[in-house]
This record gives sequence, C-alpha cells and structure tokens, in this order.
Amino acid sequence: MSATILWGKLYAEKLKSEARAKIIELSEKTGIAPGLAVIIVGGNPASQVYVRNKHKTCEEMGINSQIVALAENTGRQELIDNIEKLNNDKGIHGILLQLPLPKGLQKYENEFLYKISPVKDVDGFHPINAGRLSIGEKCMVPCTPLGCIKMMELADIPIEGKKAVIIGRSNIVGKPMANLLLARNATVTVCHSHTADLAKIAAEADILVAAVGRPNFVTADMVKSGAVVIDVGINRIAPKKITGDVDFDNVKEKAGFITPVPGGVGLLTIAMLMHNTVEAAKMQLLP
Ligand SMILES: NC(=O)C1=CN([C@@H]2O[C@H](COP(=O)(O)OP(=O)(O)OC[C@H]3O[C@@H](n4cnc5c(N)ncnc54)[C@H](OP(=O)(O)O)[C@@H]3O)[C@@H](O)[C@H]2O)C=CC1
Ligand SMILES: Nc1nc(=O)c2c([nH]1)NC[C@@H]1CN(c3ccc(C(=O)N[C@@H](CCC(=O)O)C(=O)O)cc3)C=[N+]21
Repeated sequence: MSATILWGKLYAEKLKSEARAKIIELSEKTGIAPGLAVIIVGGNPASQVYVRNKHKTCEEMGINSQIVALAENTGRQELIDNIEKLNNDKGIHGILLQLPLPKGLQKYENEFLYKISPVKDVDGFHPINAGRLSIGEKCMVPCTPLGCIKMMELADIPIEGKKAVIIGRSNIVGKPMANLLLARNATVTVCHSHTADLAKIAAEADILVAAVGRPNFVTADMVKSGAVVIDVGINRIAPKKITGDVDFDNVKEKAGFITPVPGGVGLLTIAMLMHNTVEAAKMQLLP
C-alpha cells in the first residue's frame, strides 16, 4: 500500500493562521506588530530565495520584516555591530542570521550566532536556547525540527513509545530533533557518518527522520513497512530542481507516511519562524 503523503502546505497554513490570530491579539493589547530582522551576507542565490520567501510570508502575516543585506566582503566586526544594533532595536523582536555565511566569515559563525540576544533568537541556535531545550525548559526551538513535530502532531501521528531514528546530528536539525522526540517519550537513536550498520538501524524505526544532505540516501530497504518518514533534506540537483534525502518514489510504496520535497517540511520551517517571532514578541512585550 502506498504511504499517506504529508503535504506541508496544509499544515503550514494551519500553523500560520494560529500565529496570525496571536498577532491580532498582541496588537489589540499593545498596539505593536512583531518585527523580524533577517541578516543576509553576500549573494548566495539559494539564501536570497529563502530570505525573499520569509519576507513575503511576514508581509502576509502582519509581521514587520526588515532585511539587512550586507556585502560579501563584510568584516567580522561590521557583522557584530549589525547584530548588536538589532539587539537594541525595540521594534525588532526576532533576529535570524541566514546561513551559510560567505567563506571568510564561516570560522566566526558561532561567535555571531551567540551574539544574538537569546530572547530574539528565533532560530533557537543560541546555547541558552539549545541548553534549555535539552533540559526540557521553555525556549526558542529551531524552526525545522519544531515544524516536523507540529506536522506529526497535527496529523495525529503518535510519538510516545515509538522508536525514532534520526540520520544527521547537526545543531540545527538532528540534535534538536532528538531532544524534541525524547521530550515526547520516543526512544531515540541518532545516526551520523560514523554509524555502523546504519541501514539496519534505520529499518527498525517507527519514525525515520532524514537530515543528511544527500539525494536518495534513504532507500526502501532502509525503511520499515508502515514507518513515518520525514525528509528534511534540501538538495539542489539542477538550477531550479530540489530533492530531499529520501528515494521518494520507492519509499512511498513501503512507508505509512512520507513528506515530499519540495512541498514538505520546508514550508513548516517558515511557518515556525513566524510562530517563533510571535512568541518572541509576546515575551518581550507582555508582562
Ligand atoms: N527543510 C528545511 O527547512 C531545512 C533543510 N535543511 C537540509 O537538511 C539537510 C541537513 O542539514 P544540516 O543538518 O544543516 O546538515 P549538516 O551538513 O550540518 O549535517 C549533516 C549530517 O548528516 C550526517 N551525514 C553526512 N553524510 C552521512 C553519511 N554518509 N552517513 C551518515 N550520516 C551522514 C553528518 O554526519 P557527521 O556529523 O558525522 O558529519 C551530519 O551529522 C541538508 O540537506 C539541508 O539543506 C536544513 C535546514 C532546514
Ligand atoms: N539561520 C538560518 N535559519 C534557517 O532556518 C535556515 C538557514 N539559516 N539557512 C538555510 C536553511 C534552509 N531553510 C529552508 C527554509 C525554507 C524552505 C522551503 O520553503 N522549502 C520549500 C521550497 C523550496 C524551493 O522550492 O526552493 C519546500 O521545501 O517546498 C527550505 C529550507 C532554512 N534554513
């Protein structure tokens, strides 16, 4: 039997309308709309598309969006100054530094991310937020893993007691995903490039999350019959064509649920950015 396809658009629309209701409530209480600043350094074409999409979504939502576009050759201190200016800007409640940074700045990436005020850290990348997530306290949660969880919850997919396997251990996707699933009482295994018998481990998963960055990494033999397969990967295989980490056509014949790429969790990432921006604004504006 063929898997149920989890279309991101449906869930993203629902989550955005929830955020929209909170924006209206906030503006009735305070007269203030949430403000999101996205810093983009250099001209990475994929990043430009994402930043434009984020801006468009903010406009639809009634969030004030500010794009801070800095030159490819921006210096370390200049970027820090820009972050600090936004930290001190009362109209800005969320700050996102678009990754990847240009080559010359990559070695300072963590320094920049850690300069973003934790209350404005809508990506949830600051160690305060990562730490709070790992000990189960309220915090800003990274948008992509949060979107995956919200999608499963809205689709009534049970998590408690399930075997979850995550392929990928980045601070942005894999690790926060592991913490979120653990907090919902899944039994979690995290695989990476040194994992032995990865295919065998994956094939035991009730919930399989692929966040690797390699097209067709997850093949049908690695998937348990009826499993939930969440494909986080975004791989550009032609100038205008993206694909995920999962061999979609074959895996969909075996899985119980599967997310497509494009049209899957990527759309939830943007919806969760809106959610986090509203939550950040509420934290900063309401007593
Ligand atoms: N849909 C969305 O909204 C988003 C999508 N993405 C996409 O998700 C994917 C992952 O992103 P991100 O986590 O940032 O990527 P990273 O490159 O930071 O991490 C990739 C992970 O995959 C592991 N890995 C790589 N090759 C193998 C292999 N052969 N076998 C097992 N594990 C392997 C790495 O292991 P090791 O740690 O050992 O190196 C690493 O943990 C990318 O395609 C990215 O574009 C990312 C963010 C948002
Ligand atoms: N500081 C930071 N935070 C991020 O959250 C962040 C980042 N940097 N750098 C890049 C990655 C990637 N990412 C995506 C956002 C939206 C889609 C998305 O909307 N995808 C759609 C359309 C994709 C398309 O057609 O290009 C889809 O999958 O259907 C995908 C990926 C956020 N990231």
